[in-house]
Amino acid sequence: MFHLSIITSFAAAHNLLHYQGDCENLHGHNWKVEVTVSAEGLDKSGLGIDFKILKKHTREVMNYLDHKYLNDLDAFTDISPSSEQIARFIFEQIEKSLQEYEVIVQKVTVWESDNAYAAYTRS
Ligand SMILES: Nc1nc2c(c(=O)[nH]1)N=C([C@H](O)[C@H](O)COP(=O)(O)OP(=O)(O)OP(=O)(O)O)CN2
Ligand SMILES: [Zn+2]
Repeated sequence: MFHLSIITSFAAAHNLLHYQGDCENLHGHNWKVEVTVSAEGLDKSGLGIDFKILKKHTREVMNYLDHKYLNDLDAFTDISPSSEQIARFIFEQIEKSLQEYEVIVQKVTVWESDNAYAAYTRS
């Protein structure tokens, strides 16, 4: 089994819902995002999936999030836009967009700072 990862980032504002403390107020982060997929086999070029394809599909999700107030997005209607929820959203979007490829999305990790991150996997 091969595991392939790409790392990207987006900047956005949010506030946590049902949270008592600083983070209930509007503030922002530069979130770092790592997407990991697995591939059982390789194509004739020796690739599990071209990083360019993985980056392109991830970029589309980043464009949806970048420089937005996350609480206003349809993806987070009535959902507190925590790093956990963001990781799950990115995972599900990329999983949908990579359906035609022979890879499985394994994990999406979202860092809201250098020392705090949340990750989402299917199990
Ligand atoms: N499990 C989670 N916990 C928290 C999340 C989250 O997404 N998942 N998010 C927040 C807030 O967004 C907040 O912005 C966190 O920022 P942070 O810099 O970590 O908070 P502090 O400045 O208070 O960090 P300290 O290291 O404690 O000074 C909160 N929790
Ligand atoms: Zn925050």
